[in-house]
Amino acid sequence: MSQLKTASHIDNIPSTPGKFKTEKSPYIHRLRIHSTLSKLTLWSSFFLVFILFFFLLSPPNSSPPSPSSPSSRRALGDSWGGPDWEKRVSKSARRNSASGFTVLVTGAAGFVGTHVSLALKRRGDGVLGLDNFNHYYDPNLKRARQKLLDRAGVFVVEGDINDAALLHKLFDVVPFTHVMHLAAQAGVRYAMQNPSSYVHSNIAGFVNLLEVCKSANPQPAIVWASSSSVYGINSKVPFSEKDRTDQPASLYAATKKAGEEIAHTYNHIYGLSITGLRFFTVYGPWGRPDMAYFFFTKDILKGKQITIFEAPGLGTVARDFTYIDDIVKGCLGALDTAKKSTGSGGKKKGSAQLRIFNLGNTSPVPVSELVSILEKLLKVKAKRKMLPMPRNGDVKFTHANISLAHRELGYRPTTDLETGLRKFVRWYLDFYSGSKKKSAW
Ligand SMILES: O=C(O)[C@H]1O[C@H](OP(=O)(O)OP(=O)(O)OC[C@H]2O[C@@H](n3ccc(=O)[nH]c3=O)[C@H](O)[C@@H]2O)[C@H](O)[C@@H](O)[C@H]1O
Repeated sequence: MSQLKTASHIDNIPSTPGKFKTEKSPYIHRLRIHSTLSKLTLWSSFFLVFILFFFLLSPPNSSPPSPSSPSSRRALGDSWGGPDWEKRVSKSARRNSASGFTVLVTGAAGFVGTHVSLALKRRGDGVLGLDNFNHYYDPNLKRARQKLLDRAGVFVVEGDINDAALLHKLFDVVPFTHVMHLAAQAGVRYAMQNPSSYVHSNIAGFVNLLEVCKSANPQPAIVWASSSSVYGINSKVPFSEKDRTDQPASLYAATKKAGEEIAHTYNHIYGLSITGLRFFTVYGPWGRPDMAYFFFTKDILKGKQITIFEAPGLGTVARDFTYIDDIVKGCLGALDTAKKSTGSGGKKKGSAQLRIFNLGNTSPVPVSELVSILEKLLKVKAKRKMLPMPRNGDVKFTHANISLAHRELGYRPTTDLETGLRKFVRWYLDFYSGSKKKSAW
């Protein structure tokens, strides 16, 4: 009812055009035509000015920038691309002799990455670094390592292993013979705070890298960093590559174990030659500030209390601490003995090499003894607090059987913990002695 009423009310409004028909003279008709034309012109002009106004205000290309051009990538915040950048990439990757390698080192501004890159460059291989310079620990230390690499002629490209466009570009510019993949989210205990960073770097990033390597022509041979943590709560000592690795104690360990399985897949399907190295608690100059030997040094010097973990029943917690120079020798041994990948154009042409090695020191040392060595070297008594080992990813001990690495890679560690820590302490005191450096720390 009310709807009908409303409709009749509207019908009575007299000004609605076309409702009332009047007699029209030709003059009036011409006048009307004229006035309609004027209105039309006026509105068209308004419309054109309106369009012109918006055209002038809008940017030349309002579609999302394509990540393939250097300028648009720079607009997106990326710092790579362009002729100068490509020249730096090529120069850094140039090898000294025809028999030398051309190696892409991921995580080059990291602890192991820096040492391996320097060693490769020193012997005449072409080396290009890649690092995302994340803030997991003091980025100033990573920048200092980058300066060191720069002085040695190693250019570190700033970018992430998850950036497929960047990786493809690097392989377009340089036909890498080898990839030394050391970029990872490290740290056993931090996995409880930031689990997704482990999935992002150690799984998604690794897969992304392998995808690019698989389609590269020629395919590179890959050597990458797994971890002693894959042995998890394994109680059989020393840890052999044949032992079970299906009981990880941390998400970090689980992602490294996943990496080993992923490596198998890419070897099996695409013929990529892949070697995994299980590092055992690597320490030394330019080390990682998140590791116990490093922050114990810092805290002992500051007079701060340090916490030493004990296993259940007052048991000793021990690590097979391995000095960085020994690890570097193992990495170079793995690169030197790596066979070529067998695929091309993303297709496997024959079976390819797949290896896994322990790189440890074969002499576990209790953490309390590590602290005693540091006290002696620093000439400062530590304020020790013993605490039961929290259930946050730690394992009670690690101990490497290295006979396989010895046989296949010629790996033979030669640095005992005291000798290695002496070198670390010397570097530490020197690096953090300047007042500027101290404030950055
Ligand atoms: O081999 C690896 O694959 C891993 O090695 C390293 O892990 P971890 O062996 O756990 O080294 P790290 O943290 O230095 O603790 C050393 C010892 O100090 C004990 N520890 C630690 C902290 C503390 O406050 N107190 C303490 O007693 C602690 O219980 C432990 O016994 C790398 O960080 C990791 O990224 C991975 O590479």
